[in-house]
Amino acid sequence: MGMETKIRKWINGRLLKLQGIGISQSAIWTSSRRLIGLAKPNTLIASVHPADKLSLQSFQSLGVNTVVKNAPVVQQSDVVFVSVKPQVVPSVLSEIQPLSSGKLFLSVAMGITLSTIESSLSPQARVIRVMPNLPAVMCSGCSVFVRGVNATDRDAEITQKLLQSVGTCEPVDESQLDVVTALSGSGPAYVFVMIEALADGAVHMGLPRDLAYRLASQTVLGAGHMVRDSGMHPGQLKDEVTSPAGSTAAALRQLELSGFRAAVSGAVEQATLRCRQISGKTT
Ligand SMILES: NC(=O)C1=CN([C@@H]2O[C@H](COP(=O)(O)OP(=O)(O)OC[C@H]3O[C@@H](n4cnc5c(N)ncnc54)[C@H](OP(=O)(O)O)[C@@H]3O)[C@@H](O)[C@H]2O)C=CC1
Ligand SMILES: O=C(O)[C@@H]1CCC=N1
Repeated sequence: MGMETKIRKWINGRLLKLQGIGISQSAIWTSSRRLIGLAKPNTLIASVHPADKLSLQSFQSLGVNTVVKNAPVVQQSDVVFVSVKPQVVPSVLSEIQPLSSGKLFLSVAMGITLSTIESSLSPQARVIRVMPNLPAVMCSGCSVFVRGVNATDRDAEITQKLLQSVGTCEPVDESQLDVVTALSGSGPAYVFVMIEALADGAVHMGLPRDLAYRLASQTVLGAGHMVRDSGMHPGQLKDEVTSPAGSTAAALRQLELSGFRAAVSGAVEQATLRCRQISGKTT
């Protein structure tokens, strides 16, 4: 029996009702690739606003049950994804609090702390905070998780298996979660802007746009792959591309003059501060 089959059997035996609340568009795709790979579609249920026709269609095409209220999702579930916006989390938690005893809640909400979630649910609820990212859609995500006070080893194992089926997943301390959110949670957006800017530059210099996007995206993929797997420092890899008096050196000088490094690291700082603001923390 292969590892994947083992994992499916393991999860199917225990997660017969793996379900979510307010699952967003990104989570729909996630469901199609990972959750449905690990549990039967008809054991999943999602709360979806009736006006959200796209989500409804996506869930239905996958064979996932949909309802318009959150209560039935929690009532019928062992594991509940809380994937509404942080500003909506308090009202959703107070709505489902009476139904939350004995359930495992996986919250992906940015900046909403374990203590806030735990104090808003039954003392018998188990909570894990997760920070995934959008490339989970393509099974190339990276996620981290933090266990709440009641979460068991088995809960952590379930969380890790779910998230690892669409990328990487590792435990972190809650004190690191705002920075992780700013780095890998939001990071795909920074990279998308970079890809768009690379392609815009190439189009400006005469390349067709479709070719420019293909080359820009593959360049980012390849460079990421090298940093992850070569064991070399990114600065060393940069030096390998940069021929004396060549074109890369001219480009890098322009990036430094434009404050590229400061802009990117400042983006991570600002995103972290926004997470802290949502958490109500000052540091
Ligand atoms: N987008 C990303 O890449 C990532 C997002 N996250 C986290 O995921 C969460 C969702 O983000 P995102 O998908 O971008 O946001 P969206 O606004 O796209 O999704 C939130 C969903 O919740 C629904 N919703 C709103 N109110 C309620 C309610 N009371 N009960 C049930 N469902 C409700 C919304 O429906 P409607 O639109 O009809 O109001 C919408 O479908 C956030 O907490 C965010 O921090 C974490 C990591 C990455
Ligand atoms: O922008 C946000 O608030 C969320 C958190 C991480 C990615 N998106």
